[in-house]
Amino acid sequence: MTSTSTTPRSATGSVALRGVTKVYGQGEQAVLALDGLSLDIAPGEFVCMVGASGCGKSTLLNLVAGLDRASGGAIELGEGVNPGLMFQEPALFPWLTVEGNIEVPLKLRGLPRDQRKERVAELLRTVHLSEFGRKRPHQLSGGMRQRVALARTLALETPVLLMDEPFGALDAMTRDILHDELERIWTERKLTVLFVTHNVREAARLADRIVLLSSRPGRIIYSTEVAVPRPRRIDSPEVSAIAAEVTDRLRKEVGRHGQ
Ligand SMILES: Nc1ncnc2c1ncn2[C@@H]1O[C@H](COP(=O)(O)OP(=O)(O)OP(=O)(O)O)[C@@H](O)[C@H]1O
Repeated sequence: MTSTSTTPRSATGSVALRGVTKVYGQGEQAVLALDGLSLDIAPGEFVCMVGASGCGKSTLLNLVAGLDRASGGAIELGEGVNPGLMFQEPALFPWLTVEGNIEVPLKLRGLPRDQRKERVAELLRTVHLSEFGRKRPHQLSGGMRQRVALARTLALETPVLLMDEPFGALDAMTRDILHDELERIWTERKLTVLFVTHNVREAARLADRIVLLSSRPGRIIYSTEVAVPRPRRIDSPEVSAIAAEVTDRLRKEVGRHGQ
């Protein structure tokens, strides 16, 4: 088995996966989670990844984020790029204010105090939370907490955003609003986004391209460009038609594995 490299050779903002394999455990206990997965994401592209439960979506994001090492293949990011990662749970520090939470990555990056204050104020404006900087996470709604998590990720100044079901725990209305916000921020900042979701409609609402992973071991079995003009509505006939097509493929894949 070859060892993996995260090679800084690609253009800033691009993500290239070359035959990425992940095996958990050893011997009879070994679980092949990803099997030679290849995917090229262009700078500024929004890719949504869908697949049955346990197909390896989170595993893949963890590998791209550098939180775990692949068992084989290569992951190529632009020089010096450390992707930002967002989860379903906002994972905020409960003892810090909203401002304090957003400031953490700026402190870690060694920004002086006055610059940090300016950046925090700008990020609060970006996620429309300027009035809430002094609040603590428990004083906010679920949607607001995810906005804080997004601002904290943006504070990393990274061109690549990895999102693991970030809106999965929110009600439909809040999710809808956050789709608009994320789309605006993605456009303004020219980000590259790899977004994992179980929600096929959400994928069709947001993505330039949807990729479908097979049931374990994860491999890309289907990919479709979403040529619906933006801004989109999640309940529009065009978005619904794409969602229906992807759901159909997903059903066949899940059915094939008797899940
Ligand atoms: N640390 C681990 N040790 C052993 N097996 C693991 C480990 N982490 C994940 N797996 C297995 O690898 C496979 C892929 O898991 P992963 O969490 O990446 O899937 P997923 O597609 O994100 O699932 P879900 O959609 O349910 O969140 C699963 O079969 C899981 O049980």
